[in-house]
Amino acid sequence: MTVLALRDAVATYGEVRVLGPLSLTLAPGERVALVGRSGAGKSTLLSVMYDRWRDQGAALMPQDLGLVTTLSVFHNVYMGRLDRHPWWRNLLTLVRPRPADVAEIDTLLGRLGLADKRWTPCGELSGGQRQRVAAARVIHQGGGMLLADEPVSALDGPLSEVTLTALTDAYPTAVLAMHDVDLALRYCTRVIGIQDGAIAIDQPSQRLSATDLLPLY
Ligand SMILES: Nc1ncnc2c1ncn2[C@@H]1O[C@H](COP(=O)(O)OP(=O)(O)OP(=O)(O)O)[C@@H](O)[C@H]1O
Repeated sequence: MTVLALRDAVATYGEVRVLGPLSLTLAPGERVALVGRSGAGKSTLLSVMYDRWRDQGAALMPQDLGLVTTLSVFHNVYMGRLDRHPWWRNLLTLVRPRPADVAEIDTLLGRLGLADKRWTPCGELSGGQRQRVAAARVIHQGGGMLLADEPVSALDGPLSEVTLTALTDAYPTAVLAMHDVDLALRYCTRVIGIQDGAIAIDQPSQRLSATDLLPLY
């Protein structure tokens, strides 16, 4: 991955501009936390990044997760790689998953504490379990960089740490919208604070404390 750049990016809904003009660059290996109050523009910025960078290998874990509730955990995770396989293989997997795919996905599910949920329809899972399925799917997908919108908002304590560690191991380059400022400072190398659709803070995490981010809220 080379350095990625946004220049004077803007986003509007109807006549209303909610983001920008905003410029930033992202270097390989950077893990960026997007922080700011609700409605500041974090999700909008992530979707602008995804539009610009999906052809360069960006993978998205959206806030609404985008799971198919009638399909099993296994099949939702498998979907991360749908476009890598021929249609007939994907169709066959619906009825008879390949043992190699099951074994690979089982390893991921075990890491995320979902080993016993492999064949459970996602519609029967808790919010935190669904969030971990979406994390497993985007890890299975793979790519040059991760864009994740509140990837651990439904998880607490150890599970949020396990999930963030799995995501950042799989994607050394990432932009994560986070509402937990302490986690953001611990897991990310850089913090971008968004206020009213503009960048209000852009600093290495090691130069910031949680108190420095309070004015954003
Ligand atoms: N579909 C939409 N139509 C109109 N306005 C929208 C739409 N989606 C978002 N907005 C507006 O854009 C602004 C930025 O929203 P955005 O979802 O990017 O904020 P956010 O920082 O991600 O918030 P949160 O932390 O609550 O997810 C808000 O003022 C919001 O009301």
